[in-house]
Amino acid sequence: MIEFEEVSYGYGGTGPLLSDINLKLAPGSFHFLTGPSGAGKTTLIKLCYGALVPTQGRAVLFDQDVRQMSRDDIAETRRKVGVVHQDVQFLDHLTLAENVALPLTVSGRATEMQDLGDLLGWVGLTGQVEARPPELSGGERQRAALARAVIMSPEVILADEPTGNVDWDMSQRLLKLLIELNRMGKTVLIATHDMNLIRAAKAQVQARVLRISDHRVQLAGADL
Ligand SMILES: Nc1ncnc2c1ncn2[C@@H]1O[C@H](COP(=O)(O)OP(=O)(O)OP(=O)(O)O)[C@@H](O)[C@H]1O
Repeated sequence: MIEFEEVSYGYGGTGPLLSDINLKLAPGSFHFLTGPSGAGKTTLIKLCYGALVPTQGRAVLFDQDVRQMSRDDIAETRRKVGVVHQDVQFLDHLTLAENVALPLTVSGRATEMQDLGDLLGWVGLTGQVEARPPELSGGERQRAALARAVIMSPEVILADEPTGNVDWDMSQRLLKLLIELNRMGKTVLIATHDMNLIRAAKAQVQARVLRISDHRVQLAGADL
């Protein structure tokens, strides 16, 4: 589904940030991505949905080499991948429900109010449907971001520090939602620094841990 063969990436001017990465996110798998700040977790996530193209090697997204994809192919890939960005951005003049429905609106698809209501109920935001983003707490924003990432029914969910600004209880709640998505068959990758979150997840789901270290990705051992 997402496969890297000897992928390297560098932001011009400097040496490669990521080097000779081999990885495979198989359908229905659950991965954590960890590593020090600045190691390249966000960069790797961007390579996973075609926002960046490897400087060397092959990134194969849904059976297509990203380098051979047209603009339409990339757009199609992005519909299959829901991304929860580290820096969650909403449009402040829209309500929470309108923000969550935005991917549907911009792709010209009708918003089924029942489905939107169900989705907001699933993330526990039914009471905030009419709220504007500045009125939301950090945990509410993160849950809204997750709802927006899954509204197009993606096959893969890439979550970049989805529990970065929330307390332990809320991070457990977000983790539970991501595990539920995985149980529905979605492929999930979570970038996080939080080893406690990884430990908590490993008791609930068969997760593998990828660690970026010295520009490379290693499959971390069982001692995490
Ligand atoms: N657009 C860019 N242009 C140039 N350098 C960049 C760009 N984006 C990121 N970088 C650099 O690449 C390195 C890796 O950044 P990245 O955001 O991928 O790391 P990260 O592991 O996600 O970090 P964090 O855990 O702090 O979020 C950093 O040194 C960053 O400054």
